[in-house]
Amino acid sequence: MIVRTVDEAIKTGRQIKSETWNSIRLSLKDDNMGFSFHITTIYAGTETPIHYQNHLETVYCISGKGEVETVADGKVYPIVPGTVYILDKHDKHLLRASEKLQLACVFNPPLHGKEIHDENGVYPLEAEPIE
Ligand SMILES: CC(=O)NCC[C@H](N)C(=O)O
Repeated sequence: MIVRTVDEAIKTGRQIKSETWNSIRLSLKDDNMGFSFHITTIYAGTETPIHYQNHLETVYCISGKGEVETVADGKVYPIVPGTVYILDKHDKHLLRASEKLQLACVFNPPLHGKEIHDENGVYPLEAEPIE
């Protein structure tokens, strides 16, 4: 069994920071689970364009308030605690936080560790692991 805490993960370099979010990567590819599991904070007042062309992601809202828009059809879905959104079609989307959002995120295939979005909001299939 593998046991980790958020505090340990932050101290051991598992918190990856971007302009509009940070992600504490509690479980990664090298745990051999077939998915990765992260606690993500989206900063209040931000909009993040995302398009996971190489990954599927499920996102559960623990706290905060925001919305997600699917770019293809312009539909906007509110995000409040208890909401899950499931990107089963590699949907290009815009994630907005009106209040700081705390999210639990699962990726398939699992992230290696240091992925951040490229200019199109994509994560590559290969990336540096966290040592
Ligand atoms: C919800 C989302 O995809 N936010 C961006 C960060 C991502 N969750 C990650 O953990 O790398």
